[in-house]
Amino acid sequence: MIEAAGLTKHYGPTVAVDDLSFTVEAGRVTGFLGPNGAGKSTTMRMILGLDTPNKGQALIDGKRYSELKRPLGTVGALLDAKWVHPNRSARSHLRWLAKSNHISDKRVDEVLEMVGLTAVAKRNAGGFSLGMAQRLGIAGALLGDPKVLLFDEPVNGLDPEGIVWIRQFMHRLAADGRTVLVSSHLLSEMAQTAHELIVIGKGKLIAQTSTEQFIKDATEDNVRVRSPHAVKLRELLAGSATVTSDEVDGALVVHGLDPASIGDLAAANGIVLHELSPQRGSLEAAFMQLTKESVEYHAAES
Ligand SMILES: Nc1ncnc2c1ncn2[C@@H]1O[C@H](COP(=O)(O)OP(=O)(O)OP(=O)(O)O)[C@@H](O)[C@H]1O
Repeated sequence: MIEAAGLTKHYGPTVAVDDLSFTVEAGRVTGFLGPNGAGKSTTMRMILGLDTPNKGQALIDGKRYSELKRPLGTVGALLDAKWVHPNRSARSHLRWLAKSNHISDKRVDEVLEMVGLTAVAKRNAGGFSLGMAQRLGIAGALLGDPKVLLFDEPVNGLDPEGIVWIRQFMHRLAADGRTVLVSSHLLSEMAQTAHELIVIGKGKLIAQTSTEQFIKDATEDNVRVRSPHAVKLRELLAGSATVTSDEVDGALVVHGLDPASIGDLAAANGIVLHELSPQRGSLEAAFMQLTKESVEYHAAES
């Protein structure tokens, strides 16, 4: 479990993280979301003891990072996949990390296997693709078999296969009972990966909620209906105070009634339907709306 309480970090006049409090539970993947510059990396660095907060604290299983007896055995992190000596092989990079933490070579081979790098373990990491480098970084994070894992933008620059692999891997780690915190600025990706979301903007907490609830709150469902008797159908729908309909591109867009009820109403009144399709609001649009005030750099309106 990770607990942040009142975390605050200033860099000169910039307030990177502003009185931020949240909890990250074990057994689930928690997405850490926010636009560029929102303070995600700074928060992760403070959790890992790489940056000192001006105020507040971050605890991992009840302790500050500096108080952990076996840091690598408690928390693993992937912050920068390219943080590896280019002329070292994947295996020797991990062995070097393992040695300084009293971890066996056997464990190095285990984590290489877990991330699917056994066949290329002797190749120089400098020649690795971004996807392979991300896998190597994840292997490093897993060396000490930690219960808590932090990944900073792990799917950045990956191809679709790499993204699916990381997503499934995170789910397995959470299913093992680990605490998994993953940062991203892409809501659509996180919506598929995370069970829980922590959303920040300009260093402040905007929301902490389950992904399911976030989607429910952020998107409005409606139903598109096409019918040669649209006028009559619209009159019938207007009979209910909770239902509204608009005409968009020659179709009716109905709010407040599910497709089955619309179909029943039409059938009961002998109305022919040519289309009856549920529509989902765009999650990405909802996220942009939510974080609009917090975006550091806006493109000029054209
Ligand atoms: N070492 C530093 N010195 C000065 N300012 C910094 C430093 N690190 C971060 N910042 C500033 O703090 C703010 C938060 O940055 P941070 O990298 O934590 O955001 P982020 O959410 O991880 O963004 P991104 O998605 O772009 O990586 C930004 O305004 C950034 O410019």
